[in-house]
Amino acid sequence: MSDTGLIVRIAAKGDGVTADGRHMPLSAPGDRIAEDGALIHGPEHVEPPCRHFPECGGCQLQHVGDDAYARYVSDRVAGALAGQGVAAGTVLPAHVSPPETRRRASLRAMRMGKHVVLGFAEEGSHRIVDMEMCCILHPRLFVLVAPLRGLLGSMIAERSAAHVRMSLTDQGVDLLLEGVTAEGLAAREALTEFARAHGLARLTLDDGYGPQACWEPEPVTVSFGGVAVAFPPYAFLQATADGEAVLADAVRPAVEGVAAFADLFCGLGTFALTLGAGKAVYAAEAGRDLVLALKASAGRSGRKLAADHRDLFRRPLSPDELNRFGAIILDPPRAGAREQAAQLARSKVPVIGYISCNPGSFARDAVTLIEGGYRLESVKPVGQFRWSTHVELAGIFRR
Ligand SMILES: C[S@@+](CC[C@H](N)C(=O)[O-])C[C@H]1O[C@@H](n2cnc3c(N)ncnc32)[C@H](O)[C@@H]1O
Repeated sequence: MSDTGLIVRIAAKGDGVTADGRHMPLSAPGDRIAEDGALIHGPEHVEPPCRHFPECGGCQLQHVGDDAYARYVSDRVAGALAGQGVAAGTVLPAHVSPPETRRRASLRAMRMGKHVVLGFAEEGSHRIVDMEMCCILHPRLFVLVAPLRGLLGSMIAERSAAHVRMSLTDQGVDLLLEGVTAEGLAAREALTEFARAHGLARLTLDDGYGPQACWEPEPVTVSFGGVAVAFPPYAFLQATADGEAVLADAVRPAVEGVAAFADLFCGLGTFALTLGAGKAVYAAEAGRDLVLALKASAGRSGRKLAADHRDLFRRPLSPDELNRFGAIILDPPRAGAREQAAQLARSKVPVIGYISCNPGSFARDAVTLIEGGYRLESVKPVGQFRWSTHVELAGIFRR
């Protein structure tokens, strides 16, 4: 057989691709497309660990072995940089989060007659795959799936969709139920009994008229660098604890020996607090509830931290503001930080630690920074969303 049908890599959206550019869904590097179109599995094609794969929308690449998946994570980063003509000094080995470590998830629920279907939504459709097992969710989240079906049976209208959003916090699981109606005393008692029986940290109900707390025996927090921050229901949290630690470690060299740094797009202060002990930190973020939570906890902890409610797309820090800091950390949303990168390119800041959830917008912003005189010293590819096509990274730029 010729090598023309050999799958040589995985494309960004998860299809295997041959050297001559043919795409094959659900194939792995080393597989072959036979002349009749059948797929012959190679040594890196593995048995998917979950019985719901590939119908469930949670994972796209469970049929790919661990080494091939780590290469995919690295290649996504290297490919995005090469596509923009960006050279990185060092591409560090990819980190991939282990199975069953995802500490934050948004599931869909729908009632079909007496049964509540609960799971991730199937890729590209509104069909929900009823989850009986899950290889990515933290067991403390997964253990709630079956009991939630029972609870929600009388609280969701027939065929109307609801969302179950779960986060693992310092106090346990924080549960936000959206599109769920609990009318009357019995329904309210069922909710609090559920929260008590399952040791929830908090249960919040949003029936379409805004979130109402139903259960929160003690204030719910997440901790960064030993500082507990009040956690708004389903606020942003890095997807896994190990992923968060790897991203922080990857940009740590940027703030070493620096007296003052800024953390832009800071969320609840993940990097500001993890990296900021003993330093003066300015943290900026557009989410008002996140900024207020960070401000209050930093004040109580005695950290030297100023938290600013600021839209960094419309009002990025100017070169004069940036030049007050020895380093800048930034972690923008998927769109990247086009406006802030343009200001950084005109600044004199010696070092930038850029964390990104989108290799494409990172590479675009890298071009701006390099044109402004920075060099990309290192990048660390991170697969926090194991078995998915969602790839993250952290890079260090110096001038
Ligand atoms: C990928 S999250 C990172 C949050 C934080 N660094 C962390 O690791 O937990 C991106 C953050 O950017 C914030 N954000 C989105 N658009 C923004 C804007 N225009 N200006 C400032 N912050 C924004 C979001 O609210 C979110 O907290």
